[in-house]
Amino acid sequence: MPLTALDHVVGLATVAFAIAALILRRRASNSLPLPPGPPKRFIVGNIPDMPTGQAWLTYEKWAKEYGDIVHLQVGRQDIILLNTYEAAFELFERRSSQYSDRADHIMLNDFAGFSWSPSTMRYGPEWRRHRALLHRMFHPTACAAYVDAETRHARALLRRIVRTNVEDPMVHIRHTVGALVMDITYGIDVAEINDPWLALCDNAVEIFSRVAVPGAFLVGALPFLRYVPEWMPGAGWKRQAREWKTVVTRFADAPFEHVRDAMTSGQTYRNCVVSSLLADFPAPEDSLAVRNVGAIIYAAGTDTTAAILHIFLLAMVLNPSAQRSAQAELDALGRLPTLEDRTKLPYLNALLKEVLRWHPVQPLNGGHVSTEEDEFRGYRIPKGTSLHSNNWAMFRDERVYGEDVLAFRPERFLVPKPPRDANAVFGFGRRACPGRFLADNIVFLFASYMLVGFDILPPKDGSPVEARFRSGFFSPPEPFKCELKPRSGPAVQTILQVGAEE
Ligand code: HEM
Repeated sequence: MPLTALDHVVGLATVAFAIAALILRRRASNSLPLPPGPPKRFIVGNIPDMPTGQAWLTYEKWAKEYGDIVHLQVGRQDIILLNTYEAAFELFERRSSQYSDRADHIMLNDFAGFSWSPSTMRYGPEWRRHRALLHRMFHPTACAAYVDAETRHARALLRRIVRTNVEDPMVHIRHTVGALVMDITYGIDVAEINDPWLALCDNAVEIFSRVAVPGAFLVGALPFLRYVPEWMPGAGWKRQAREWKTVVTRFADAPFEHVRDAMTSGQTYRNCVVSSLLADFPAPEDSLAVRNVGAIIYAAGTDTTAAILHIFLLAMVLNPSAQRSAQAELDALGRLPTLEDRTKLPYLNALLKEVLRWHPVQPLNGGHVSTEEDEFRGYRIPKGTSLHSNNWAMFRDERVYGEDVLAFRPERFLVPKPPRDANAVFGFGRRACPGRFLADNIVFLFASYMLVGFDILPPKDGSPVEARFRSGFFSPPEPFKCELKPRSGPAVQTILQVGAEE
């Protein structure tokens, strides 16, 4: 139907109104106060208040003291913590065009060699190009392509556990997630022990976790230090960064070149994320983005996914009745589950939601930086503020989850009107984790296979298992011992068959 003159007038009036509202919001915001927060000291602001260990407890305390939105000032940097889902959703999702930038990570990008990483790239066309490639390979339907590999590796995990009977199965879980990611991304099979690919990749990921910790390097707060010559006393960080950069660059280049060279020289290669993207985007100017996407899958996807499985394992040791309920549901299937079975497994689904909520693997999400001055709930948000969703406080909100927020209780998600799930752990808006559907499938398959195959028990030596978590950029459990005891009956037969067939 053609547009009438009235439609045009209404359309123009709506646009004019929206622009006027935006201008007014900005004008008004200049005179507004900053959000509340702990008192600031001269020049240093809140630097002395910033927590080191178990930082999430301090952030939660501030949330209780100052409310949904807390302002901190670290040197000259404005930081805002968003303590409720509603606040994070409003800014990161509804106003995502203003809240999708990242901070200038001087140490990470300019010195340690991570400038290729889409996760730390500034908001703009280059980031968008990478993001489109990630979306193409990891949207929910595209993830179906990886299910065979996931199933194969989940079986391999059971075999490894049965064979070695270790006290800390995380060593196998971490290895298997790494092997799966190398398989999906590069079509590379890794060795059972001492694999050089995994050694290189894990080395780079370790460097990332050391450098990404906010405040770990002074040059982040005092950018002029970047000009200090390497030979000067106190500039050891620069020499160290040069070594790190060599490792990080090799990590991004070597597996990518392995696939590209096999393709161009006519050798056989396995279909994988990198080969598909190179085939679909053969132009030389695209291959750098393909290389970067390959590297970020390992860097962003391996430790995170393994950490969720680590939290799952801990929750199972500490909550035997939840474990038994999930096992009973799986046993009723009479075989190892597939992703299609998920609709038949409501308890297991609730249990995995509770794993994400009980201890968020990133208690405080990495920052979204605002690109314009803004107003929110009567407060001013300066341009360049680094905003973080406070997952820990969100997932412990008694108004949402009830009084027993500290308990691990999957049943909270099984009532007719369940509370919101904890998917906020994958972030919000345009920067939300593009690998979340892949991670979700891996966690479901690995966790359900372990539940079918084993009783997950406290360690045989009777030493206590406590819920203690590491501080830092990520927060996996502190290492703990447990026993994975093969279950009797058909489940054990399944494991033995798995062992026999591969
Ligand atoms: C359970 C495992 C995972 C968790 C908890 C997780 C969590 C996150 C979070 C919190 C962010 C930042 C979101 C934000 O800024 O709002 C993120 C970003 C990202 N994740 Fe994941 N992630 C996981 C697995 C993966 C996997 C398997 C991949 C690989 C396909 C991946 C790739 C990325 C990338 C590339 C980004 C950067 C996005 C951007 O800045 O545009 N992640 N992830």
